[in-house]
Amino acid sequence: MAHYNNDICGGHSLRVIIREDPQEASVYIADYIVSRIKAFNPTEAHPFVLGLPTGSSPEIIYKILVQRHRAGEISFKNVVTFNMVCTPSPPRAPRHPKILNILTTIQDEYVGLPRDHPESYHSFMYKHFFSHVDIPPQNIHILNGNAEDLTAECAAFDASIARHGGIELFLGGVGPDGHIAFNEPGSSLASRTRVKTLAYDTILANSRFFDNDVNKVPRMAMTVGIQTIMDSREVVIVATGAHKAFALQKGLEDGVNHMWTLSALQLHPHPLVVCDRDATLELKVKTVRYFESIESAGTDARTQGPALVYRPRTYMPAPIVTKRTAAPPRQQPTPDRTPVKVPKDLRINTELHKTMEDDELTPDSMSSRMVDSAIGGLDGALKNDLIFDRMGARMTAQ
Ligand SMILES: N[C@@H]1[C@@H](O)[C@H](O)[C@@H](COP(=O)(O)O)O[C@@H]1O
Repeated sequence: MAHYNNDICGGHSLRVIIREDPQEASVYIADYIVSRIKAFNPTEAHPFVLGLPTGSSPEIIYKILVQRHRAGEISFKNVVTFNMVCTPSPPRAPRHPKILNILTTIQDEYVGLPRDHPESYHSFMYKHFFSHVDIPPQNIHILNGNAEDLTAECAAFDASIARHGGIELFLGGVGPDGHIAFNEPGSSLASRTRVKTLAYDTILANSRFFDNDVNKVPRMAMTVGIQTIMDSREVVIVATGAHKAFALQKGLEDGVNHMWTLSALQLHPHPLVVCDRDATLELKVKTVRYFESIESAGTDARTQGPALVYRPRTYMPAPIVTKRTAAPPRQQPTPDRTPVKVPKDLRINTELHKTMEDDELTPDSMSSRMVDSAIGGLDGALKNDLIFDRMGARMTAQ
């Protein structure tokens, strides 16, 4: 069995991995990321640069990554992160009273969030991930929505990515309207980090985090651009739930189109979409079969290499049926019934599929490790207020 380590081999094309539920899809992605970091063998001088998302889909992924870290399987010491999005603070009041009048109205709509707001992206990332792993605070990059000059802040963010040698792996989610990061329908496919006005669909989707009140949802966000994502050496997208099915269909089966910015990944050399069964509901059966057959054929490094290097599989994907025969009586799979011709390395580790223990993740004191606190005062909020899973508990199916 060939092992694929540092290089992404297996052709330049989009790969889709389908798992039964969000838990399984998240385990796949978390192990994939662990595998990629290990294979890269990062050092302080040559860190692994990881792009990270917010949203509810990545929450399980972060939880599994934290578990892997606690089990001593992965360190984030030499990982540098860049977050995709941030919500800017309200615009500053202009001096001229007439303009002030006009903009006061606009300000009411463009509600920004302070950094220590429980739903800010700073809070989200520290609560779900950064506070639980050994990443040095200076390796974390989140756009500063309080910056005096937001345009300059966006440009500095892109410059910082470039200084770090570009992003190795960009993990992202997808909105029900097919957006990636906050690149809403109609975004330029050549865009870089900038301030964007959110689409109504996104405001509606995110209102679940704001007492289901659309008026409380910020109207603007800072976001990496499509081109920023395209410049990453690899992009991994998580899409779970039936409410993502239409976005996936448009993004994977239709042409490249700025109205469904996920579709831009069709032009990327190494995109990987990991979804659950529900998210495939709008795809053609032929499309689903095609991607499943690529995985079971074991010919693609991204779907068959690194994740398996990290953890050998312990059971087999269902063999492809080549001719119709009467269905055999259903039997429980056991190790002795595993077909002998399949290499051992291709088996899935059932350990990965067991339900995660719902252990509480208590953040440590991040500030004690911080040289120049970028989250000033957030640690206190994390300890007293931000109990893990509170956001999840407030989520309703869309
Ligand atoms: N900016 C974020 C995206 O990065 C995220 O992918 C999307 C989907 O979020 P969820 O995973 O909660 O459905 O939501 C927001 O719009």
